[in-house]
Amino acid sequence: MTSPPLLEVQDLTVLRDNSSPLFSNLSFTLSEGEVLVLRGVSGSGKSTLLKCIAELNLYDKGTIKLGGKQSREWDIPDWRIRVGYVPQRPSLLPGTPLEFLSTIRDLSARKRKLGEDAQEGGEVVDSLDLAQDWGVDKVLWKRDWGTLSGGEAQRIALAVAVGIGGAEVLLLDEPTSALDAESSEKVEKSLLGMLPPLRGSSQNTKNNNNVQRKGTGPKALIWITHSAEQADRVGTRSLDLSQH
Ligand SMILES: Nc1ncnc2c1ncn2[C@@H]1O[C@H](COP(=O)(O)OP(=O)(O)OP(=O)(O)O)[C@@H](O)[C@H]1O
Repeated sequence: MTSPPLLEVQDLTVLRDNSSPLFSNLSFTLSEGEVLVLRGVSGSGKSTLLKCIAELNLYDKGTIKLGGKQSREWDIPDWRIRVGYVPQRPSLLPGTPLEFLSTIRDLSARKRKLGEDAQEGGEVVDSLDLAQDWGVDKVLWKRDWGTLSGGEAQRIALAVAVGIGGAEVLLLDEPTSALDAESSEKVEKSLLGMLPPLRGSSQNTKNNNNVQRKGTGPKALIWITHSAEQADRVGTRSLDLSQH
């Protein structure tokens, strides 16, 4: 028997306030090692789709499964640990990144999942070290989110999402939109390097960006970007929501 896809979205439909569809009957699967790039004009529903997959947004029809099990059969905290959403504007969060990290570290759903991963030999990256590798000084973690620059807040939010561990799929909403080209490519390479090798790929340990994959982070990514160049660099596949 073949194993179910890592993530499966079936017939997903979201209606706008006026009942016309934002997107309808959207179906796709995501396998281990994949980076699905989401494209589409502003307002085509890219962020809404990510929030639906994270079960943060209601949808009108459809099902979402992780490892063959429907989202609604999971406890929501368990789902949200496995399917991590990194918002476009983390600076709207209250308090400091350090407080945010400590709240998330205490979640029982996270501890349960990390317990399972430890049995599978999982590895957790330190968020502060990771953000430092991306050029974010550790002192910034003690400042309120609202006082950080867009690029600082973005890198910290990403480092939290990766470092808390447990995410099988990370949903990235324009994760480098506030970064300069050099910082952006550094973050891209680091995120791609944490993925496992692409299943069924002839280049088993590299993706199309020639990044050595270590498999120490999430198993797959869905990545919104408005940049065609970034889509080329990071994507193994793309989906254009303007066409749905
Ligand atoms: N909470 C909400 N209530 C009502 N309408 C919403 C809500 N959130 C989003 N929308 C609307 O849904 C549509 C899709 O928004 P969404 O943010 O998903 O688009 P997007 O493709 O991510 O856009 P962008 O590229 O500009 O970030 C927009 O028309 C938006 O105004």
